[in-house]
Amino acid sequence: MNALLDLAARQLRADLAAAPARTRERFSPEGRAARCRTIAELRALAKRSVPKPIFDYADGAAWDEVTARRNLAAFEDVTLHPKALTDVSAVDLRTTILGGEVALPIIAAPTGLTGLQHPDGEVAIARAAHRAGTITTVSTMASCTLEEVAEASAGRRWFQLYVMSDRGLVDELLARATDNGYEALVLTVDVQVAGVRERDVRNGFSVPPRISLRTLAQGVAHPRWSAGFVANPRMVPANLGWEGSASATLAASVNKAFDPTVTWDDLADLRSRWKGPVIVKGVMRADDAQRCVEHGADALVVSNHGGRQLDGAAASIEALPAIADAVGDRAELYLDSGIRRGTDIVKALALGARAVMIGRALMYGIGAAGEAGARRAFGILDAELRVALALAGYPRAADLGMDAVSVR
Ligand SMILES: Cc1cc2nc3c(=O)[nH]c(=O)nc-3n(C[C@H](O)[C@H](O)[C@H](O)COP(=O)(O)O)c2cc1C
Ligand SMILES: CCCCCCC(=O)C(=O)O
Repeated sequence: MNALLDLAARQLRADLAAAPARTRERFSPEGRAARCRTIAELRALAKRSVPKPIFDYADGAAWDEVTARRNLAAFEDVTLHPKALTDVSAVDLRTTILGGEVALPIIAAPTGLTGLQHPDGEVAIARAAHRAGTITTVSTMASCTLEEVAEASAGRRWFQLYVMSDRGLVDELLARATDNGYEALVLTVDVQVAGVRERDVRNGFSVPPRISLRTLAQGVAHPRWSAGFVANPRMVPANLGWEGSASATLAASVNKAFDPTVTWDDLADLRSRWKGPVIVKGVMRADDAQRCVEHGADALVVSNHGGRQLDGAAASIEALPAIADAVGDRAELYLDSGIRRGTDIVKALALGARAVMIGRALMYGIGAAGEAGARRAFGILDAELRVALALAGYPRAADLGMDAVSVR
Protein backbone atom coordinates (compact mmCIF):
# COMPACT_ATOMS: atom_id res chain seq x y z
CA MET A 1 0.00 0.00 0.00
CA ASN A 2 2.80 2.39 1.01
CA ALA A 3 4.68 1.54 -2.16
CA LEU A 4 1.58 2.34 -4.24
CA LEU A 5 1.07 5.69 -2.50
CA ASP A 6 4.75 6.44 -2.97
CA LEU A 7 4.47 5.69 -6.71
CA ALA A 8 1.35 7.87 -7.08
CA ALA A 9 3.05 10.74 -5.24
CA ARG A 10 6.13 10.47 -7.47
CA GLN A 11 3.95 10.48 -10.58
CA LEU A 12 2.04 13.49 -9.35
CA ARG A 13 5.30 15.36 -8.61
CA ALA A 14 6.61 14.52 -12.11
CA ASP A 15 3.33 15.64 -13.70
CA LEU A 16 3.42 18.91 -11.77
CA ALA A 17 7.06 19.50 -12.72
CA ALA A 18 6.24 18.96 -16.40
CA ALA A 19 3.07 21.06 -16.29
CA PRO A 20 4.62 24.48 -17.07
CA ALA A 21 6.38 23.13 -20.16
CA ARG A 22 3.22 21.30 -21.28
CA THR A 23 1.14 24.42 -20.75
CA ARG A 24 3.68 26.54 -22.64
CA GLU A 25 3.65 24.01 -25.48
CA ARG A 26 -0.13 23.85 -25.47
CA PHE A 27 -0.55 27.60 -25.75
CA SER A 28 2.38 28.21 -28.10
CA PRO A 29 1.52 29.09 -31.73
CA GLU A 30 2.88 25.70 -32.77
CA GLY A 31 0.74 23.89 -30.20
CA ARG A 32 -2.37 25.79 -31.21
CA ALA A 33 -1.73 25.21 -34.92
CA ALA A 34 -1.20 21.50 -34.30
CA ARG A 35 -4.71 21.34 -32.80
CA CYS A 36 -6.33 22.98 -35.86
CA ARG A 37 -8.25 20.27 -37.68
CA THR A 38 -9.28 22.24 -40.76
CA ILE A 39 -8.08 25.13 -42.91
CA ALA A 40 -11.05 27.07 -41.51
CA GLU A 41 -9.65 26.58 -37.99
CA LEU A 42 -6.19 27.70 -39.13
CA ARG A 43 -7.86 30.79 -40.61
CA ALA A 44 -9.55 31.52 -37.27
CA LEU A 45 -6.23 31.14 -35.45
CA ALA A 46 -4.45 33.42 -37.94
CA LYS A 47 -7.20 36.00 -37.48
CA ARG A 48 -6.51 36.05 -33.74
CA SER A 49 -2.73 36.03 -34.17
CA VAL A 50 -1.94 38.93 -36.50
CA PRO A 51 -3.11 42.57 -36.62
CA LYS A 52 -6.38 43.07 -38.48
CA PRO A 53 -4.93 44.96 -41.49
CA ILE A 54 -2.40 42.16 -42.00
CA PHE A 55 -5.03 39.43 -41.75
CA ASP A 56 -7.34 41.39 -44.05
CA TYR A 57 -4.62 41.80 -46.67
CA ALA A 58 -4.34 38.01 -46.91
CA ASP A 59 -7.97 37.10 -46.40
CA GLY A 60 -9.55 39.90 -48.38
CA ALA A 61 -10.41 40.20 -52.04
CA ALA A 62 -11.57 42.74 -54.60
CA TRP A 63 -14.61 45.02 -54.33
CA ASP A 64 -17.63 43.07 -53.00
CA GLU A 65 -15.57 39.86 -52.78
CA VAL A 66 -18.21 38.09 -54.88
CA THR A 67 -15.64 36.09 -56.83
CA ALA A 68 -13.78 35.14 -53.65
CA ARG A 69 -17.00 33.70 -52.20
CA ARG A 70 -17.90 32.11 -55.52
CA ASN A 71 -14.51 30.35 -55.59
CA LEU A 72 -15.58 28.48 -52.47
CA ALA A 73 -19.26 28.02 -53.32
CA ALA A 74 -18.65 26.69 -56.83
CA PHE A 75 -16.97 23.59 -55.41
CA GLU A 76 -20.38 22.72 -53.94
CA ASP A 77 -21.78 22.59 -57.47
CA VAL A 78 -19.37 19.81 -58.38
CA THR A 79 -20.66 16.50 -57.10
CA LEU A 80 -18.65 13.33 -56.66
CA HIS A 81 -19.59 9.88 -57.98
CA PRO A 82 -17.86 7.42 -55.68
CA LYS A 83 -16.76 4.15 -57.23
CA ALA A 84 -17.76 1.00 -55.29
CA LEU A 85 -15.72 -2.04 -54.32
CA THR A 86 -12.24 -0.72 -55.06
CA ASP A 87 -9.23 -1.68 -52.94
CA VAL A 88 -8.21 1.57 -51.29
CA SER A 89 -5.88 0.09 -48.68
CA ALA A 90 -3.00 2.13 -50.11
CA VAL A 91 -3.74 5.66 -51.28
CA ASP A 92 -1.10 7.18 -53.51
CA LEU A 93 -1.00 10.98 -53.85
CA ARG A 94 2.11 11.11 -56.01
CA THR A 95 2.15 12.68 -59.43
CA THR A 96 4.65 14.28 -61.75
CA ILE A 97 4.84 18.00 -62.34
CA LEU A 98 6.86 19.14 -65.35
CA GLY A 99 8.71 15.85 -65.37
CA GLY A 100 9.60 15.65 -61.67
CA GLU A 101 7.76 13.65 -59.01
CA VAL A 102 5.93 15.38 -56.19
CA ALA A 103 4.58 13.60 -53.12
CA LEU A 104 1.17 15.23 -53.42
CA PRO A 105 -0.69 17.25 -56.08
CA ILE A 106 -0.46 20.53 -54.15
CA ILE A 107 1.93 23.39 -54.96
CA ALA A 108 2.56 26.52 -52.86
CA ALA A 109 1.12 29.48 -54.80
CA PRO A 110 3.15 32.70 -55.01
CA THR A 111 2.12 35.19 -52.35
CA GLY A 112 3.54 38.67 -51.95
CA LEU A 113 4.47 40.35 -48.66
CA THR A 114 4.26 37.04 -46.84
CA GLY A 115 6.69 38.34 -44.22
CA LEU A 116 3.95 40.58 -42.83
CA GLN A 117 2.16 37.49 -41.54
CA HIS A 118 5.34 36.05 -40.03
CA PRO A 119 8.95 37.21 -40.37
CA ASP A 120 10.06 33.83 -41.79
CA GLY A 121 7.73 34.50 -44.75
CA GLU A 122 8.55 32.62 -47.93
CA VAL A 123 11.40 30.76 -46.24
CA ALA A 124 8.84 29.13 -43.92
CA ILE A 125 6.59 28.24 -46.84
CA ALA A 126 9.48 26.85 -48.90
CA ARG A 127 10.63 24.66 -46.02
CA ALA A 128 7.11 23.39 -45.38
CA ALA A 129 6.60 22.67 -49.09
CA HIS A 130 9.91 20.80 -49.26
CA ARG A 131 8.97 18.77 -46.21
CA ALA A 132 5.61 17.95 -47.81
CA GLY A 133 7.50 16.78 -50.92
CA THR A 134 6.35 19.51 -53.26
CA ILE A 135 7.20 22.77 -55.01
CA THR A 136 7.17 26.34 -53.75
CA THR A 137 6.59 29.42 -55.92
CA VAL A 138 8.34 32.62 -54.87
CA SER A 139 6.64 35.87 -55.85
CA THR A 140 8.23 38.96 -57.38
CA MET A 141 6.64 40.67 -54.36
CA ALA A 142 8.14 38.23 -51.84
CA SER A 143 9.29 39.49 -48.45
CA CYS A 144 12.38 37.26 -48.57
CA THR A 145 15.03 37.45 -51.26
CA LEU A 146 15.28 34.80 -53.95
CA GLU A 147 18.69 33.96 -52.50
CA GLU A 148 17.39 33.55 -48.92
CA VAL A 149 14.73 31.08 -50.03
CA ALA A 150 17.21 29.12 -52.16
CA GLU A 151 19.65 28.92 -49.26
CA ALA A 152 17.00 27.93 -46.72
CA SER A 153 15.44 25.05 -48.61
CA ALA A 154 16.73 22.48 -51.07
CA GLY A 155 13.23 21.82 -52.39
CA ARG A 156 11.99 22.51 -55.92
CA ARG A 157 11.23 26.17 -56.48
CA TRP A 158 9.63 28.29 -59.17
CA PHE A 159 9.89 32.04 -59.66
CA GLN A 160 6.71 34.08 -60.27
CA LEU A 161 7.20 37.18 -62.39
CA TYR A 162 5.24 40.41 -62.53
CA VAL A 163 6.48 42.37 -65.52
CA MET A 164 7.70 45.76 -64.33
CA SER A 165 7.99 48.87 -66.46
CA ASP A 166 11.66 48.82 -65.50
CA ARG A 167 12.72 46.02 -67.83
CA GLY A 168 16.27 46.17 -66.47
CA LEU A 169 14.83 45.05 -63.13
CA VAL A 170 12.96 42.20 -64.87
CA ASP A 171 16.21 41.04 -66.51
CA GLU A 172 17.98 41.18 -63.14
CA LEU A 173 15.22 39.13 -61.46
CA LEU A 174 15.32 36.50 -64.21
CA ALA A 175 19.11 36.22 -63.92
CA ARG A 176 18.90 35.86 -60.13
CA ALA A 177 16.17 33.23 -60.44
CA THR A 178 18.29 31.24 -62.89
CA ASP A 179 21.44 31.56 -60.77
CA ASN A 180 19.55 30.39 -57.68
CA GLY A 181 18.03 27.24 -59.14
CA TYR A 182 14.46 28.38 -59.78
CA GLU A 183 13.43 25.79 -62.34
CA ALA A 184 10.31 27.34 -63.89
CA LEU A 185 9.07 30.84 -64.64
CA VAL A 186 5.48 31.57 -63.59
CA LEU A 187 4.21 34.61 -65.48
CA THR A 188 1.17 36.11 -63.74
CA VAL A 189 -1.10 37.84 -66.24
CA ASP A 190 -4.05 38.98 -64.13
CA VAL A 191 -2.50 42.00 -62.41
CA GLN A 192 -2.54 44.39 -65.36
CA VAL A 193 -3.44 46.98 -62.72
CA ALA A 194 -4.03 46.60 -58.99
CA GLY A 195 -7.37 45.11 -58.01
CA VAL A 196 -9.30 47.26 -55.54
CA ARG A 197 -9.34 45.53 -52.17
CA GLU A 198 -11.68 47.63 -50.08
CA ARG A 199 -10.63 46.10 -46.78
CA ASP A 200 -7.09 47.38 -47.50
CA VAL A 201 -8.46 50.80 -48.38
CA ARG A 202 -10.50 50.96 -45.16
CA ASN A 203 -7.58 49.73 -43.06
CA GLY A 204 -5.14 52.20 -44.63
CA PHE A 205 -2.94 49.24 -45.58
CA SER A 206 0.30 50.64 -46.96
CA VAL A 207 3.82 49.56 -47.83
CA PRO A 208 5.94 50.05 -45.81
CA PRO A 209 3.35 50.07 -43.03
CA ARG A 210 2.57 53.56 -41.75
CA ILE A 211 2.88 53.85 -37.98
CA SER A 212 -0.20 55.50 -36.46
CA LEU A 213 -2.06 55.28 -33.16
CA ARG A 214 -4.30 52.67 -34.77
CA THR A 215 -1.39 50.47 -35.93
CA LEU A 216 0.34 50.86 -32.57
CA ALA A 217 -2.83 49.70 -30.80
CA GLN A 218 -2.97 46.70 -33.15
CA GLY A 219 0.66 45.95 -32.31
CA VAL A 220 -0.02 46.09 -28.56
CA ALA A 221 -2.98 43.75 -28.99
CA HIS A 222 -0.76 41.19 -30.78
CA PRO A 223 2.47 41.17 -28.73
CA ARG A 224 3.86 37.92 -30.14
CA TRP A 225 3.42 39.15 -33.72
CA SER A 226 4.92 42.54 -32.76
CA ALA A 227 7.98 40.91 -31.18
CA GLY A 228 8.62 39.00 -34.42
CA PHE A 229 8.09 42.11 -36.50
CA VAL A 230 10.44 44.25 -34.38
CA ALA A 231 13.14 41.54 -34.43
CA ASN A 232 12.92 41.07 -38.20
CA PRO A 233 10.77 43.68 -39.92
CA ARG A 234 9.83 42.51 -43.39
CA MET A 235 8.11 45.69 -44.46
CA VAL A 236 8.55 45.84 -48.23
CA PRO A 237 9.11 43.38 -51.09
CA ALA A 238 12.72 42.28 -50.74
CA ASN A 239 13.67 41.82 -54.39
CA LEU A 240 12.69 45.16 -55.89
CA GLY A 241 14.86 47.79 -54.20
CA TRP A 242 11.88 49.34 -52.40
CA GLU A 243 13.75 49.58 -49.08
CA GLY A 244 13.66 53.12 -47.79
CA SER A 245 10.83 54.13 -50.09
CA ALA A 246 8.05 56.38 -48.78
CA SER A 247 4.92 54.70 -47.45
CA ALA A 248 2.16 54.37 -50.07
CA THR A 249 -0.85 52.16 -50.62
CA LEU A 250 0.07 48.82 -52.15
CA ALA A 251 -2.20 49.56 -55.09
CA ALA A 252 -0.42 52.87 -55.80
CA SER A 253 3.01 51.25 -55.63
CA VAL A 254 1.91 48.40 -57.86
CA ASN A 255 0.34 50.74 -60.42
CA LYS A 256 3.55 52.74 -60.50
CA ALA A 257 5.90 49.76 -60.87
CA PHE A 258 3.95 47.17 -62.93
CA ASP A 259 3.72 47.50 -66.70
CA PRO A 260 0.10 47.62 -67.93
CA THR A 261 1.19 47.35 -71.60
CA VAL A 262 2.13 43.66 -71.32
CA THR A 263 0.78 41.60 -74.25
CA TRP A 264 1.30 38.29 -76.03
CA ASP A 265 4.55 39.69 -77.48
CA ASP A 266 5.97 39.82 -73.96
CA LEU A 267 5.02 36.20 -73.41
CA ALA A 268 6.79 35.29 -76.66
CA ASP A 269 9.84 37.30 -75.59
CA LEU A 270 9.99 35.71 -72.13
CA ARG A 271 9.48 32.26 -73.65
CA SER A 272 12.49 32.76 -75.91
CA ARG A 273 14.69 34.08 -73.09
CA TRP A 274 13.83 31.74 -70.19
CA LYS A 275 15.54 28.41 -70.65
CA GLY A 276 13.29 26.32 -68.36
CA PRO A 277 9.53 25.72 -68.37
CA VAL A 278 7.18 28.70 -68.63
CA ILE A 279 3.86 28.64 -66.75
CA VAL A 280 1.17 31.26 -67.36
CA LYS A 281 -0.86 32.03 -64.24
CA GLY A 282 -4.25 33.72 -64.34
CA VAL A 283 -5.81 32.09 -67.40
CA MET A 284 -9.61 31.91 -67.29
CA ARG A 285 -10.65 31.44 -70.95
CA ALA A 286 -10.26 28.55 -73.35
CA ASP A 287 -9.15 30.82 -76.23
CA ASP A 288 -6.43 32.37 -74.07
CA ALA A 289 -5.34 28.92 -72.94
CA GLN A 290 -4.96 27.81 -76.58
CA ARG A 291 -2.97 30.92 -77.33
CA CYS A 292 -0.66 30.33 -74.35
CA VAL A 293 0.06 26.86 -75.68
CA GLU A 294 0.74 28.27 -79.15
CA HIS A 295 3.20 30.66 -77.50
CA GLY A 296 5.09 27.74 -76.01
CA ALA A 297 3.74 27.70 -72.44
CA ASP A 298 4.47 24.40 -70.72
CA ALA A 299 1.72 24.80 -68.15
CA LEU A 300 -1.13 27.10 -67.16
CA VAL A 301 -2.64 28.02 -63.84
CA VAL A 302 -6.40 28.38 -64.12
CA SER A 303 -6.81 31.14 -61.56
CA ASN A 304 -8.69 34.32 -60.78
CA HIS A 305 -6.06 35.28 -58.21
CA GLY A 306 -8.24 34.14 -55.34
CA GLY A 307 -10.85 36.77 -56.28
CA ARG A 308 -8.37 39.55 -55.52
CA GLN A 309 -8.41 41.12 -58.99
CA LEU A 310 -11.55 41.20 -61.16
CA ASP A 311 -14.54 40.85 -58.89
CA GLY A 312 -17.40 39.26 -60.81
CA ALA A 313 -15.09 36.85 -62.61
CA ALA A 314 -16.17 33.21 -62.73
CA ALA A 315 -14.84 30.82 -60.14
CA SER A 316 -11.66 29.07 -61.31
CA ILE A 317 -13.26 25.65 -60.94
CA GLU A 318 -16.06 26.82 -63.27
CA ALA A 319 -13.51 27.83 -65.91
CA LEU A 320 -11.49 24.63 -65.70
CA PRO A 321 -13.50 22.13 -67.82
CA ALA A 322 -13.53 24.27 -71.00
CA ILE A 323 -9.84 25.04 -70.61
CA ALA A 324 -8.99 21.37 -70.06
CA ASP A 325 -10.94 20.55 -73.19
CA ALA A 326 -9.13 23.19 -75.25
CA VAL A 327 -5.64 22.33 -74.05
CA GLY A 328 -5.83 18.53 -73.95
CA ASP A 329 -2.40 17.12 -73.20
CA ARG A 330 -0.47 19.98 -74.81
CA ALA A 331 0.25 21.65 -71.47
CA GLU A 332 -0.12 20.82 -67.80
CA LEU A 333 -2.97 22.50 -65.97
CA TYR A 334 -2.99 23.57 -62.35
CA LEU A 335 -5.89 25.24 -60.59
CA ASP A 336 -6.03 27.66 -57.71
CA SER A 337 -8.57 29.90 -55.96
CA GLY A 338 -10.71 28.49 -53.22
CA ILE A 339 -8.93 25.28 -52.25
CA ARG A 340 -9.77 24.68 -48.58
CA ARG A 341 -10.65 20.98 -48.45
CA GLY A 342 -9.30 17.67 -49.72
CA THR A 343 -12.54 17.18 -51.63
CA ASP A 344 -11.86 20.47 -53.51
CA ILE A 345 -8.63 18.92 -54.72
CA VAL A 346 -10.37 15.71 -55.81
CA LYS A 347 -12.83 17.80 -57.85
CA ALA A 348 -10.11 19.91 -59.46
CA LEU A 349 -8.09 16.86 -60.45
CA ALA A 350 -11.18 15.11 -61.81
CA LEU A 351 -12.01 18.15 -63.96
CA GLY A 352 -8.57 18.21 -65.57
CA ALA A 353 -6.03 19.81 -63.22
CA ARG A 354 -2.79 17.96 -62.63
CA ALA A 355 -2.32 19.73 -59.30
CA VAL A 356 -3.73 22.60 -57.30
CA MET A 357 -2.00 25.66 -55.90
CA ILE A 358 -2.81 26.96 -52.46
CA GLY A 359 -2.48 30.61 -51.45
CA ARG A 360 -4.54 31.58 -48.43
CA ALA A 361 -4.38 28.13 -46.81
CA LEU A 362 -0.63 28.71 -46.41
CA MET A 363 -1.01 32.37 -45.48
CA TYR A 364 -3.35 31.36 -42.66
CA GLY A 365 -0.82 28.72 -41.63
CA ILE A 366 2.11 31.07 -41.35
CA GLY A 367 -0.01 33.80 -39.75
CA ALA A 368 -1.00 31.24 -37.13
CA ALA A 369 2.41 29.72 -36.47
CA GLY A 370 5.10 30.37 -39.08
CA GLU A 371 6.63 27.28 -40.63
CA ALA A 372 4.76 24.95 -38.23
CA GLY A 373 1.48 26.49 -39.42
CA ALA A 374 2.41 26.10 -43.08
CA ARG A 375 3.26 22.47 -42.40
CA ARG A 376 -0.07 22.06 -40.67
CA ALA A 377 -1.87 23.44 -43.77
CA PHE A 378 -0.14 20.87 -45.97
CA GLY A 379 -0.81 18.18 -43.36
CA ILE A 380 -4.53 18.94 -43.15
CA LEU A 381 -5.00 18.88 -46.93
CA ASP A 382 -2.86 15.76 -47.34
CA ALA A 383 -4.90 13.89 -44.73
CA GLU A 384 -8.26 15.06 -46.10
CA LEU A 385 -7.24 14.19 -49.66
CA ARG A 386 -6.28 10.64 -48.63
CA VAL A 387 -9.65 10.00 -47.00
CA ALA A 388 -11.56 11.66 -49.85
CA LEU A 389 -9.77 9.55 -52.46
CA ALA A 390 -10.41 6.35 -50.54
CA LEU A 391 -14.10 7.17 -50.18
CA ALA A 392 -14.31 8.18 -53.84
CA GLY A 393 -12.82 4.81 -54.78
CA TYR A 394 -9.70 6.23 -56.43
CA PRO A 395 -6.60 5.01 -54.60
CA ARG A 396 -4.34 6.87 -57.05
CA ALA A 397 -4.92 10.62 -57.23
CA ALA A 398 -3.41 10.60 -60.72
CA ASP A 399 -6.22 8.30 -61.98
CA LEU A 400 -9.05 10.75 -61.31
CA GLY A 401 -11.04 11.69 -64.40
CA MET A 402 -14.31 13.22 -65.53
CA ASP A 403 -16.24 10.05 -64.61
CA ALA A 404 -15.64 10.87 -60.93
CA VAL A 405 -17.69 14.08 -60.98
CA SER A 406 -20.58 15.96 -62.46
CA VAL A 407 -21.06 19.71 -62.56
CA ARG A 408 -24.48 21.14 -61.71
C1 LIG B 1 -1.83 37.56 -49.61
C2 LIG B 1 -1.75 37.08 -51.03
C3 LIG B 1 -0.74 37.56 -51.84
C4 LIG B 1 -0.67 37.13 -53.16
N1 LIG B 1 0.39 37.53 -53.93
C5 LIG B 1 0.54 37.04 -55.17
C6 LIG B 1 1.69 37.35 -55.93
O1 LIG B 1 2.57 38.05 -55.50
N2 LIG B 1 1.76 36.83 -57.18
C7 LIG B 1 0.77 36.03 -57.71
O2 LIG B 1 0.89 35.59 -58.86
N3 LIG B 1 -0.32 35.72 -57.00
C8 LIG B 1 -0.45 36.19 -55.75
N4 LIG B 1 -1.53 35.84 -55.00
C9 LIG B 1 -2.54 34.93 -55.56
C10 LIG B 1 -2.19 33.48 -55.27
O3 LIG B 1 -1.04 33.10 -55.96
C11 LIG B 1 -3.32 32.55 -55.67
O4 LIG B 1 -3.67 32.76 -57.00
C12 LIG B 1 -4.54 32.69 -54.78
O5 LIG B 1 -4.19 32.93 -53.45
C13 LIG B 1 -5.38 31.43 -54.87
O6 LIG B 1 -6.53 31.51 -54.11
P1 LIG B 1 -6.64 30.96 -52.60
O7 LIG B 1 -6.00 31.99 -51.77
O8 LIG B 1 -8.10 30.84 -52.40
O9 LIG B 1 -5.90 29.63 -52.53
C14 LIG B 1 -1.64 36.25 -53.69
C15 LIG B 1 -2.65 35.80 -52.87
C16 LIG B 1 -2.72 36.19 -51.56
C17 LIG B 1 -3.81 35.66 -50.68
C1 LIG C 1 -2.99 45.29 -55.26
C2 LIG C 1 -2.19 44.42 -56.19
C3 LIG C 1 -1.12 43.67 -55.47
C4 LIG C 1 -0.34 42.80 -56.38
C5 LIG C 1 0.86 42.18 -55.72
C6 LIG C 1 0.59 41.17 -54.66
C7 LIG C 1 -0.51 40.27 -55.07
O1 LIG C 1 -0.46 39.64 -56.09
C8 LIG C 1 -1.70 40.17 -54.21
O2 LIG C 1 -1.73 40.79 -53.15
O3 LIG C 1 -2.64 39.47 -54.61
